[in-house]
Amino acid sequence: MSIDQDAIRFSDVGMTFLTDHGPLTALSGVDVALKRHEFVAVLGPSGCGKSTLLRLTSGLMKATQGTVSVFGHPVSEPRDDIGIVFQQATLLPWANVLDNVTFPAKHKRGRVSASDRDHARQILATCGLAGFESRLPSELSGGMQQRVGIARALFLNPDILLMDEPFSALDALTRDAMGFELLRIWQASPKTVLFITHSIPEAVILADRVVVMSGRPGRVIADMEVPLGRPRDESSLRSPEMQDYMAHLRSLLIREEVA
Ligand SMILES: Nc1ncnc2c1ncn2[C@@H]1O[C@H](COP(=O)(O)OP(=O)(O)OP(=O)(O)O)[C@@H](O)[C@H]1O
Repeated sequence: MSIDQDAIRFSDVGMTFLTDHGPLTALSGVDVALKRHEFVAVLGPSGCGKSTLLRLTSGLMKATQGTVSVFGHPVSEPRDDIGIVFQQATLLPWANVLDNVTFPAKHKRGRVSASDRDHARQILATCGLAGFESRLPSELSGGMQQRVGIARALFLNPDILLMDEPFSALDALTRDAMGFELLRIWQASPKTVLFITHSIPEAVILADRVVVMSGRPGRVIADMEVPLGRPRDESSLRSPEMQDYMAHLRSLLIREEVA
């Protein structure tokens, strides 16, 4: 795998669903590429096809037009080198934290080894969950459950992390803390991240680039580098340059929401 190779490439991607009310085109002519280890946030009005873009990348569904490639190969099925985090952690309610995190091993190999459990304990510690291995999901806060979901996505050490509004169900303080935690994990173990969000500050503080989509059918209307160095903290967004940058994103989104 060459360091210059795109990790994810959408080439003229379109997606039309056949619904009871006729065809519904969710995406049209999407062209965008993510370099290896790049963190890209996607913003866009509700229903513009952001989650669809993520599902196409995961191999859970196939584009009706164009190609989605991962490391140079068209995606045709789910891959072990892609981890996914959804808005809700979708944990197995009857399984404890450790068993939830090792679930990908069970699913893939039919068994969980002692080294799988050690590996899961290490990831849980990285995610701030050391000591909670034997708890059930119902015994955890929403933020902790979401961390378990992230730990599970990291368990197979994926090259690519797909995140669909992963922190949107959390309170504001937990959400900010989780964002910085994610940056710490990403810096310690670099991955290509495709991060969907409705929050401009969240997109800007986390990502290298922000992609803005139009209203349905979703197209890319802006693809902008975030003019901020790293590391970042809460004060990073206060400069006039960043205020202007975010105001520009806001105006693009408002235009699309009312269109
Ligand atoms: N399996 C499906 N069958 C039919 N229509 C679908 C399907 N999945 C998504 N859609 C439609 O495609 C459009 C895009 O949906 P998608 O969930 O990708 O949007 P989104 O940008 O993620 O929305 P939100 O920001 O509200 O989560 C919507 O109109 C949705 O109703």
